[in-house]
Formats: sequence, structure tokens, C-alpha cells
Amino acid sequence: MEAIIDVRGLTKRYGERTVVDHVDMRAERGRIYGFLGPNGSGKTTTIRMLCGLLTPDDGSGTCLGYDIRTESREIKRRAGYMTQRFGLYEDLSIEENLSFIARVYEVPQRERKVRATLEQLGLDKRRTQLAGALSGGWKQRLALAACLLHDPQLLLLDEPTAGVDPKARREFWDRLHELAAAGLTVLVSTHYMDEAERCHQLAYISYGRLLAQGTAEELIAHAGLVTCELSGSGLDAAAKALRANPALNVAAFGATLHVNAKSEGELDAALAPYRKAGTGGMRIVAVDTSLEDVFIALMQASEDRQG
Ligand SMILES: Nc1ncnc2c1ncn2[C@@H]1O[C@H](COP(=O)(O)OP(=O)(O)OP(=O)(O)O)[C@@H](O)[C@H]1O
Repeated sequence: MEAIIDVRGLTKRYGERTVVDHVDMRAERGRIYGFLGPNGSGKTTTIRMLCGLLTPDDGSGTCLGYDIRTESREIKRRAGYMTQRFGLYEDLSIEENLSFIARVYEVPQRERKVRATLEQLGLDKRRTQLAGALSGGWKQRLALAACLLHDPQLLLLDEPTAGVDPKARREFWDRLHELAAAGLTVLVSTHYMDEAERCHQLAYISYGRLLAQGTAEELIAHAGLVTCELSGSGLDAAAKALRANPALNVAAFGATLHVNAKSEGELDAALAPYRKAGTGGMRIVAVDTSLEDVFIALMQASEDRQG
């Protein structure tokens, strides 16, 4: 398979702090890569190094076949980057924004391309409306269309759906899958589990270090966790007591509690007091470990190491 992103040892330091720490990443054509990790873990910094906006302090590699250190100009021309904040001009109209971006990228047959994009978006009747007046979902659709004007081969999307409603998020992801099926490679950072589940491959970063990489199934298998779901009464007290046990990961999932450990023995021992008769109406059932369980466990382990 052709590598669209192929980097090793990517590192960025700010003063004494290493915010991206020897990250290796490989992405193949036509795949959607999900980039997950807590706030401040280094996702944006990694994305910016990949598209040539930041120079790494260490590490090397290629993006779209171009050297990330010396050929950033070539990468920028062929990659689309959607930043965390709305990157278009709120006081320009929808059409003016698209025309401006098409001009910056020297898009051939600019006017035709802008018209086609407006039609495709269903915004041709609203072309003169100010971009700032659009709803969150529409702004995000416009921003994506703007990133695609110069026909990039790689899309780098930094939390593109933050603050967007579930329907618009689903439609956005349907569009990403259409684009990937047509050969575009997508690297997308997200905090949403439903979005992580729609990626072909995932990478999890914490404190600048890549802790896990693979498909959702591989990440779950590799974590090797045994999970139980607790429901019913007494959950708050149980959560408090179980959290004190360093062998366990404990997280609230709606009205239930997920508790997992590396081994069945550890989990059974920890839950034994709650299984005893007389502990009230608590129900304990073994469940499959979910992707969210795995990410919570990774975050917990990484915080324990740091702390
Ligand atoms: N220019 C800078 N100078 C100093 N520190 C920086 C700079 N840019 C980023 N950082 C720090 O680097 C760390 C990683 O930031 P980054 O924005 O890459 O994280 P992130 O994973 O994208 O976070 P989020 O999910 O909140 O967007 C953070 O602690 C941030 O404060």
C-alpha cells in the first residue's frame, strides 16, 4: 500500500517541555485515521508538523511523498487543513470566501470550481450571505468544501465537528467516507467515540507519546482488559471505593459503571464484596470491552505514570 504519511521520531519541544515525543505514524491512501487523546496531548502540534506548518525538532519522514522538513511548500499545495477554529472570514460572503481560497491556491478555472462547490453544497441561493451568519453545521460544511477546492490528496482535520449537532456530525462523516472511497486520505482528530468507531485506523496520544495504534478491534484486543458493568443502587459509593484500587479502571457510562482490570482474578476479587448477598440492588454483568473503555484505561495509565 502507498504511504501518504510516513514519519518516524517526530518530536517538538517548547522550552523544557516535549509536547510531541518521538511519534511514528504511517497512513495509507484512501483510509481514515482517527487521532485521539486528551486536551493538550499534542494532536494539533503533530498535525501542524505533518503539513509543514511547524518544523519538528527531531524526527523525519514524508507526507504525500515529500520531505516534511525541506518540502513543506509541496505538501501545503497538496494537503487540505481544517483548523480547530472556523478558518474562514466571517465578514465575507460564502462565495467571497470560496473565491478567495481558490485564488490563494491558484485553482484552475476558479469561477467554475466555486460555482460547482456552491451547487454541491446547496448554497448557491445563499451565496451572498455572510459566512459568519451560518449555523455551526453549515460553517463546518463550508470549511470542508473550502479545504477541498484545490483537490488535495490528504485532508488533515483538527476536531472538525466540535460543537456540531449529531445529525450534522453524521452527515459530515458520511462525506468523509465518500471522499476516502474516492482515494483521499484523512487524518482527523476527535474526542467523540462514535467518530472514532467510524475510522479505519486509530492512534491514541497522551503527553506527546503515541500509546496505541491500529484498528478499533486491534486496540481492544491489545489492551487485554476484562470488563464488568455495574448498575442499580449504591453505584456512587462503589465507584469511590473501586477507584482507590490501582489495578482497576472505573468510569461512569450513563447510569452504569464500567470497571475493568488486566486480569479476571483482579476484577473478581475487587467486585466480590458487591456480589455478596445483602449489598442491595446492584447488578454486575460481564460485558465486552469497548473502545471507550480502552481509551479511558490508556488515559488513566498515562496519568498515573506522569503523576
Ligand atoms: N506555541 C506554543 N508554545 C508553547 N506551548 C505550546 C505551543 N503550542 C502548543 N503548546 C503546548 O503543547 C501541548 C500540546 O498542544 P496541542 O495543541 O498540540 O494539543 P492537542 O492534543 O491538540 O489539544 P486539544 O485536544 O486541546 O486541541 C499543550 O500543552 C500546549 O499548551
